[in-house]
Amino acid sequence: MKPPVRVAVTGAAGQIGYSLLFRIASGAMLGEDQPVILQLLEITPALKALNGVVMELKDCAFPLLAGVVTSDDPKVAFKDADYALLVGALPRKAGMERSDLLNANGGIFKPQGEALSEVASRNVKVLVVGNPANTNALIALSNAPKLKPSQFHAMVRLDHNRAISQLAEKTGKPVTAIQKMTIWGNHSTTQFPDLYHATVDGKNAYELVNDHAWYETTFIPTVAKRGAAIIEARGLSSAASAANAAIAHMRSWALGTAEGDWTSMAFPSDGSYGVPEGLVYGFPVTVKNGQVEIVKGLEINAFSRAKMDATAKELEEERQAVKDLGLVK
Ligand SMILES: NC(=O)C1=CN([C@@H]2O[C@H](COP(=O)(O)OP(=O)(O)OC[C@H]3O[C@@H](n4cnc5c(N)ncnc54)[C@H](O)[C@@H]3O)[C@@H](O)[C@H]2O)C=CC1
Ligand SMILES: O=C([O-])CC(=O)C(=O)O
Repeated sequence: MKPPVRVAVTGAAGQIGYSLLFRIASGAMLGEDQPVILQLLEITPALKALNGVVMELKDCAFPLLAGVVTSDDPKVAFKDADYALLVGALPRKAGMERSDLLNANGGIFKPQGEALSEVASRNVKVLVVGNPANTNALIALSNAPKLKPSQFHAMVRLDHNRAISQLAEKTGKPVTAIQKMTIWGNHSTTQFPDLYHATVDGKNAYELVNDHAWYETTFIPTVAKRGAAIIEARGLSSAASAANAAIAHMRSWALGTAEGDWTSMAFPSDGSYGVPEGLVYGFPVTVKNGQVEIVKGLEINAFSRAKMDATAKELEEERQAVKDLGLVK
């Protein structure tokens, strides 16, 4: 057996937490040979509910669960953490955009960035799920001077999986036939799900579908507005699919992407593809031995360029808004 690793999860008594913790403890995230110690953060009034979740975790008798810590103090929950999933934040309600949550949620990520910087493992991998995820990740990394900005990711994997599922339905193929999907930019309605480089059974997806109107007016908005459609239908924002995407993101980061395929992750831009440096932006990536590399050399046509610039512009506006709030210098 490998020695256990420490996995911190914030908002652990929330909706996503309830779908997430049991799968982490079962080995779905880091592999079935990797014991984990869960370090769970909640606000003080939610500690009682969190205790109930911990009772249920224990009742599963997971062989890989090597310990559970609960706290309302980020310095306790993040101590020596190898992985941190920052989920704890308000979800939006019907009629809101995710960026409307910046005022309420932005303030959570400054002290959490500071605490990670002080007490987490120097190699910690941080995934921000709480919305607006990209800009919350920017806040966290901007307040973590002792960690590298590249250690902070935001989640666009749910959008990535939604795009795969929609394309599979359209083409009548199984999801396993689809590779090289990309979500560029923000986890918001300006995101750009890119079919120009995706493949279905090895064939170019855009050419196979051969219907630009469907791509532009059905596929892109369906993927980009799926979160709102779920809130409308369920009365609550997506939780099980969000937890599943967080598991998949971390698994790819820890264990690598499949040969010949890539995935989508958002992290601080290095200027690739003309994306302004420092914006936490979704890119196509491969991962090998924990090293995340942006897929290089993809041809970007005028349609894609306009979409990629629009989502970057929105992220620049969000960056300015959190500068104005004093959360980022
Ligand atoms: N990036 C993505 O693709 C997705 C992101 N989300 C976002 O994830 C977040 C969580 O969603 P749900 O679990 O449905 O919400 P929820 O309201 O069910 O749970 C959030 C939990 O966070 C806790 N919390 C609040 N402030 C905290 C703090 N400072 N430290 C620790 N815990 C804190 C709350 O007490 C609550 O238990 C929301 O912001 C939601 O919009 C949801 C779906 C997908
Ligand atoms: O839409 C929301 O507010 C929750 C979320 O991020 C998603 O489901 O993609």
